[in-house]
Amino acid sequence: MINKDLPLTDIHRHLDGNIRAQTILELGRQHNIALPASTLDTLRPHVQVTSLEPDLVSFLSKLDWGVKVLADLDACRRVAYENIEDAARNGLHYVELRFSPGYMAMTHNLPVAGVVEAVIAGVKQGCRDFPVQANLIGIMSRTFGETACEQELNALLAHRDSITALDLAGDELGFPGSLFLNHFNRARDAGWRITVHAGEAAGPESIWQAIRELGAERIGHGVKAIEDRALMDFLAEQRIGIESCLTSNIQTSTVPSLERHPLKIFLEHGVLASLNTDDPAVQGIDIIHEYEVAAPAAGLSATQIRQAQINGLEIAFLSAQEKQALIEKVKAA
Ligand SMILES: O=c1[nH]cnc2c1ncn2[C@@H]1O[C@H](CO)[C@@H](O)[C@H]1O
Ligand SMILES: [Zn+2]
Repeated sequence: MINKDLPLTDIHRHLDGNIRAQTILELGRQHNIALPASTLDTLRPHVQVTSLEPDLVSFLSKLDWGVKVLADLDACRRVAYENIEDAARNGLHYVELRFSPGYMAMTHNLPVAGVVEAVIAGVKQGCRDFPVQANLIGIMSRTFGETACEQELNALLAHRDSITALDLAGDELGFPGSLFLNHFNRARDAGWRITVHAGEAAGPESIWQAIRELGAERIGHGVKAIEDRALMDFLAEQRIGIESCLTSNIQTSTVPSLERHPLKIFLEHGVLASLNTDDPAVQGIDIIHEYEVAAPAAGLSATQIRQAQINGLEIAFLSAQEKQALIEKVKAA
């Protein structure tokens, strides 16, 4: 159950994993891009997970059609704007949208810094038109290697004041965090907050590495922390937030079933774990589903769901004053 007296946040949501199927169709037509299907119903299996994927990398290929239709910067601006519209429709008060500018730029050779600029513009316009607050997290897609990630980082740094944090996503097994020490040194020098996808495909050592070597203050997924008691203690003591994405972890076959998901144990252990979506359009879910269906199926009590909702704001990349302002706004509504 969503607690209506508390701000509702989604702090792990990929903007480029949340492109509407209808928009993929329209952009495909507009730019004469051959799509695998020409109606919404027939396109859906190509752009949405319809059954379990065998692993993370197979799951990630479902995002590809969304970025293949980004033929110009206006398309990037459009999908960013629609992300804000969708967040508001879902009743989110605050959303952290993350995106990989190099991945978005790749198919049509768009200028990477131009993609960053277009996404910022779309989000800003969205926040003027809809009642939702947003921050942007830059992603480096590790799947394409260190040099490509450096290009993404440079493009993001060109707009550093409009970006709140840096993340590393993609193929965790093929491209370990140890390849990206320099990148994260530069991000911390820029004053950015740090969150890293870790302990999703790889084990607890990947989470330790993200915290100790990359400076992660939050961890995306972090499901494998459950295998390391010392790490669980460390996460709780150091107040390192976990961005849980329940349905995503089932669809990537990271966790065999919701009943076996470790989120409940994280919360019992005092870890600041929160409920989030990941790639809602690709997954065919929204934040409401995660609270109303997935969280109860993962065994969370009403009190634990409330705690997860509190944690989402607690670990958000906002100042204490901004968090307080959100709490008061929701109370007054
Ligand atoms: O669940 C996930 N785990 C790891 N990487 C992901 C996940 N969802 C999306 N991306 C990755 O994030 C970038 C786009 O924002 C892409 O690199 C995509 O593969
Ligand atoms: Zn993610």
